[in-house]
Amino acid sequence: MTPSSSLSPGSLLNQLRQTTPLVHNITNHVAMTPTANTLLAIGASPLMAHAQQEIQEISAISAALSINIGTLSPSWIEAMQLAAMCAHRDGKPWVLDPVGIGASSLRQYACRALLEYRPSVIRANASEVLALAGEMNQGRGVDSGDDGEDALERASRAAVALARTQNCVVAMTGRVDVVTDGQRQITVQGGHALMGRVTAMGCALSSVVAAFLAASLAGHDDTLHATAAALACYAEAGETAGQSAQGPGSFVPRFMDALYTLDADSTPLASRLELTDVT
Ligand SMILES: Nc1ncnc2c1ncn2[C@@H]1O[C@H](COP(=O)(O)OP(=O)(O)OP(=O)(O)O)[C@@H](O)[C@H]1O
Ligand SMILES: Cc1ncsc1CCO
Ligand SMILES: [Mg+2]
Repeated sequence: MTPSSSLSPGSLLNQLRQTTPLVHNITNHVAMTPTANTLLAIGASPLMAHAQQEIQEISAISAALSINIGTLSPSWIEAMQLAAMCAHRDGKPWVLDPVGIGASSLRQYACRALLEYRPSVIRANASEVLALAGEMNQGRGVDSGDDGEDALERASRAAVALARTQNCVVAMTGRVDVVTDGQRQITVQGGHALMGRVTAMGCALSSVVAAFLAASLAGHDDTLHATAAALACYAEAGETAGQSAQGPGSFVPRFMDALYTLDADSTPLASRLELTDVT
């Protein structure tokens, strides 16, 4: 892909760092601190807030919203709906992370309610995409499962179908990431297997996607490319961290440093991306 365009991952990353978008997160108990740290490392500004009484005020000052259903409670579902309603009403980008949607009917109920407010992006692993697209995937928890070629092909088709039905971008992550708006598809190469051995990497990524969406609104708005840019940065930092990490423990600090030091101008992020039309 052409690295010089204003939609290239490098220029979107520069834009993010120049604008330090405030991202409102309603995320799970596991992911809160890693998500805030990841947003800070890449150059965005995190805010975690889930009390219904403050959602409208927080929404008014935020540039984007990230909602993650990882550790639900009924009062959180109400807060999530209110936040999604505000974002939808105010035309602000928001990302839905349907953690473990196949695992319980409460998660399915919450996602159905939230989809009414039209997320800009659904960021999920293959298992969650299959469940959301209506292809069964019960029995899996929050992890993604089979990542063989056949499974990837089937999940990619489900991602395209989901993007079309929900009229949004779907970012399906795993060994290979696939980003689609139902018409176009961008595959993202890179990352490292250790990313699957650290909890909340995907949760934090969903919020990084929200930050890129906010940054892209400051320039040329294209949800597909902004989402792919977020994933390219993650893939790059993951690969760098994985080169010297000995395991999940040493991977995390290396990953944070790699995000922080990622040079938007000299790193060939765009070469990780392949754009095709969906047939
Ligand atoms: N085997 C792998 N090889 C390369 N990158 C990977 C691999 N597994 C995961 N990743 C990367 O890790 C990041 C998180 O994706 P993943 O699909 O694991 O999210 P997730 O299952 O939602 O995680 P969680 O729910 O634990 O936060 C993505 O950037 C993805 O590309
Ligand atoms: C492990 C786990 N359980 C609920 S949310 C979460 C973080 C990864 O999605
Ligand atoms: Mg997840």
